[in-house]
Amino acid sequence: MSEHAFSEEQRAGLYRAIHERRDVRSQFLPDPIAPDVLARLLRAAHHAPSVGFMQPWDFIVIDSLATKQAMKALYERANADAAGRFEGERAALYRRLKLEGIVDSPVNVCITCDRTRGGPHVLGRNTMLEADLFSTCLAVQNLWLAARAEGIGVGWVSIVDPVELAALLGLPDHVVPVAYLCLGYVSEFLARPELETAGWRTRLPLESLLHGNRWGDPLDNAPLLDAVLDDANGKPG
Ligand SMILES: Cc1cc2c(cc1C)N(C[C@H](O)[C@H](O)[C@H](O)COP(=O)(O)O)c1[nH]c(=O)[nH]c(=O)c1N2
Repeated sequence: MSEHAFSEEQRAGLYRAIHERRDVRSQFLPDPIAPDVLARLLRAAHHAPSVGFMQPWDFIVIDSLATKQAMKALYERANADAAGRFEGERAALYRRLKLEGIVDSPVNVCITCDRTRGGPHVLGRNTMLEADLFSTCLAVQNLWLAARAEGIGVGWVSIVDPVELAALLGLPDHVVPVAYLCLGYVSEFLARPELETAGWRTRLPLESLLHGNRWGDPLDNAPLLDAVLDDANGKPG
């Protein structure tokens, strides 16, 4: 064990946040989130890594019922369209899923990406132009994990037309809405993803996602991976 490792208890806390984080839509309580708690979540998000230290994110904090209702209307339109893309049993199951908690949650936060921040040449973004969007997603994940540790649920709503969302929030052209998040205390954190419980999709076995050296290489060509698999055996996910 490295001298730089966290204590066993601290590591357990970190892994607990990772494994017990949930996308929350159905369990929100109306209890408000105190400003100092929300500030901790936003600070966690702001400490995400970013390409060229670009920090391309902004955080739009929404607690106006009128704005939430307008977002919910955008969601409903996009969701009706999405539902029409499935057929038969799958379409019926899709329509039973609850896929947002926009109005039920006390606070919504839209995390955006300013694609011009830091000027036209961002260190590390010459070849992978989406690296600023990836960075913004890491801010989302930091917030999501910190929220779990605080006992706060987060639900990501991507079922919305981004152009309509940008107009609703008054975003300038160079600012992209990456994540529309619903935040609030919850009645419970479910043990498994709601989509899994509903029979939509199950977690893939980690073994099925591991490759040795090149895509499709047999794993016995990769002793390190063999050992990883031995360790993963019998553990969930
Ligand atoms: C980019 C992105 C976008 C969305 C999501 C996630 C991510 C990463 N998820 C949540 C998603 O369904 C959920 O993460 C998975 O089902 C796994 O469940 P847990 O997050 O582990 O509870 C999500 N959920 C939902 O109900 N409505 C939505 O619009 C979206 N959109």
